[in-house]
Amino acid sequence: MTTNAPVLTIDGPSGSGKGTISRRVAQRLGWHYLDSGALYRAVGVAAGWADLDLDDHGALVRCTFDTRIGFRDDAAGELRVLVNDVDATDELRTETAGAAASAIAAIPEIRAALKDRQRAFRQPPGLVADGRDMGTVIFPDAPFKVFMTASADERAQRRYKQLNDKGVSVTLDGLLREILARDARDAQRAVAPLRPADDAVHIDTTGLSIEDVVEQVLALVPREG
Ligand SMILES: Nc1ncnc2c1ncn2[C@@H]1O[C@H](COP(=O)(O)OP(=O)(O)OP(=O)(O)O)[C@@H](O)[C@H]1O
Ligand SMILES: Nc1ccn([C@H]2C[C@H](O)[C@@H](COP(=O)(O)O)O2)c(=O)n1
Repeated sequence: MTTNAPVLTIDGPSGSGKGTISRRVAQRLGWHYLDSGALYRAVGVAAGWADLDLDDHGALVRCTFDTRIGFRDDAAGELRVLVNDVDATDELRTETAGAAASAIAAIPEIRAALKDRQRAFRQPPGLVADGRDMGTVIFPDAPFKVFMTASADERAQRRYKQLNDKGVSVTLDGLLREILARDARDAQRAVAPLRPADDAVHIDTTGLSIEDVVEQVLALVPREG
């Protein structure tokens, strides 16, 4: 059952920082958090485990209905994602899983199948939801909406640092190409393309620290006391 609990939506392209900012803002507000991209990534990973062809839309739609997706915080406060009860968090965060998710996310029946699962996260005292269509399609009545961007170069550099820190070997050029390809696919698809809601506040995070962005977003949500 969904409620009228307040929702803060944060949409934007890959690497703009929406996941990092959303998690911190949700913690500060004491609200729930929805990482909607993780749902698409989870379906992509489950499809990979089942050896499904990304062109076989019927099989992918069945896989979406059959895949159990769960979220939990670990002892360090990091969000872990369970796919069919297996912790698939690390596999989910790879560029391969991101690209598969982006391809799968263009299939209208899959977007429809995930709608109610996303809306079920709207629970008191509130929800911070990040993705591509949170403010336009999933929670169009959300009282607080942000469209978060950063230059493609900065997004590639952030991803480069993130992957390097994890010991993953990548090139900056390769990451920039992947980011631009994913931007184009997410923004050009026919259903629920990446675009700002008309009533979204735009925040360009290029050159801003994470703390600065968190404060800018928190300033949009009036709080008691
Ligand atoms: N304002 C910022 N300044 C510097 N680094 C940032 C900033 N915001 C996020 N980052 C870093 O950039 C990387 C990517 O951020 P994050 O994963 O939150 O982006 P995202 O928009 O959710 O990407 P995706 O859609 O691919 O999941 C992380 O390493 C994060 O720590
Ligand atoms: N609301 C959403 C969330 C995600 N997607 C698609 C498009 C992305 O490229 C891919 C992975 O998302 P990420 O984890 O990078 O936020 O999933 C979407 O279409 N709609």
